[in-house]
Amino acid sequence: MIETQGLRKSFQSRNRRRSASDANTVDAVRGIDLDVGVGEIFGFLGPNGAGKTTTLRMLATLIRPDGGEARIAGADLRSDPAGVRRRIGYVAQGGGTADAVSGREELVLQARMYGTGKTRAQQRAEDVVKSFDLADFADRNCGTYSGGQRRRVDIALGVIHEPRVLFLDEPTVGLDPPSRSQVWDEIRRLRTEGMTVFVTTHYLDEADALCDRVAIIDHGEVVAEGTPEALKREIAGDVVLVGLESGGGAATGANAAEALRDEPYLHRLEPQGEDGLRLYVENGAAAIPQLLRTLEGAGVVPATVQLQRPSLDDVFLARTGRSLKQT
Ligand SMILES: Nc1ncnc2c1ncn2[C@@H]1O[C@H](COP(=O)(O)OP(=O)(O)OP(=O)(O)O)[C@@H](O)[C@H]1O
Repeated sequence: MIETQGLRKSFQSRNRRRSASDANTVDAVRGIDLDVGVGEIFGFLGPNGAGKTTTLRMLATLIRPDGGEARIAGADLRSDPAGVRRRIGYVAQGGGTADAVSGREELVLQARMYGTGKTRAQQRAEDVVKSFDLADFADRNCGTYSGGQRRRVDIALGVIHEPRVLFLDEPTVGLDPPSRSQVWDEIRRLRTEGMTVFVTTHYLDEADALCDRVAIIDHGEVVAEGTPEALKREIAGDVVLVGLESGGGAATGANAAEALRDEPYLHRLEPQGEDGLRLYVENGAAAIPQLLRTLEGAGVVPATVQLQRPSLDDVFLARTGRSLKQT
């Protein structure tokens, strides 16, 4: 449904304090290959500035790629951008509702912008108000909505013309947990209706729970792609988080790391701030008693020890050497 080969985009950013010729090139997207199937929820994950929005804006025909190819729902991005626009919905990070207009008015207006006649546009707005459960507030001005209500109207606007593919840029950013889960329920419902949803997010736990497949992007390149399960399986074994007494500072962390470094069960060790260590081990249950003995021998008493299954953040860390949570 979405296929890209070598998609790329650079920006010239000019330093205002210097001369006009003193421009820097930012390679925002450096050759991205994607293949998203019909009816998938595809998650596009990555830290700030990784190139997610730029990719999305290229696919939504809002900016022209510098190179590469893409086909969306059978339409070619370069030769048939109008065909792409007809087949897709796009919901930008900030949404597009105006304060002084009701959600229903926005929906009718949006349907009319796609060339739908007045009566049909009103009917379509009513259908969407029902399916997205917006009736309680659809006739009030958008300026009075909660963040979650506004987001649901934004997504409803994105699907008013019944697109085959929906692009959502960080749809749950800034929402409280109940509103987030409501937005994700809407996205799941769209999938059951056969829509393909391409969604960018920072929230790894959400992506893990809800996306059929994810691509992790860093510095404009895809560094990992697959189902969340398959990606996590690549990280063999368990993760043990060791919290050290706060106040012990870097010295304690360094002592603990030094003591554990050569333990035979340890695959990898990452410091977590000054007061913690993240250990990748073969078998967590077997490793914990051994590592406690080793730490005791080095005079380090852990404040907490937790056993975890690998997360998508561990996948990111393994591919890039950085934690997505710390970027
Ligand atoms: N119009 C522009 N001019 C110059 N640089 C740009 C422009 N748009 C984006 N960039 C740069 O391109 C890179 C990728 O930006 P992009 O917005 O795609 O990242 P992102 O992954 O969506 O980040 P975020 O999660 O913060 O939204 C960043 O370094 C950004 O500063």
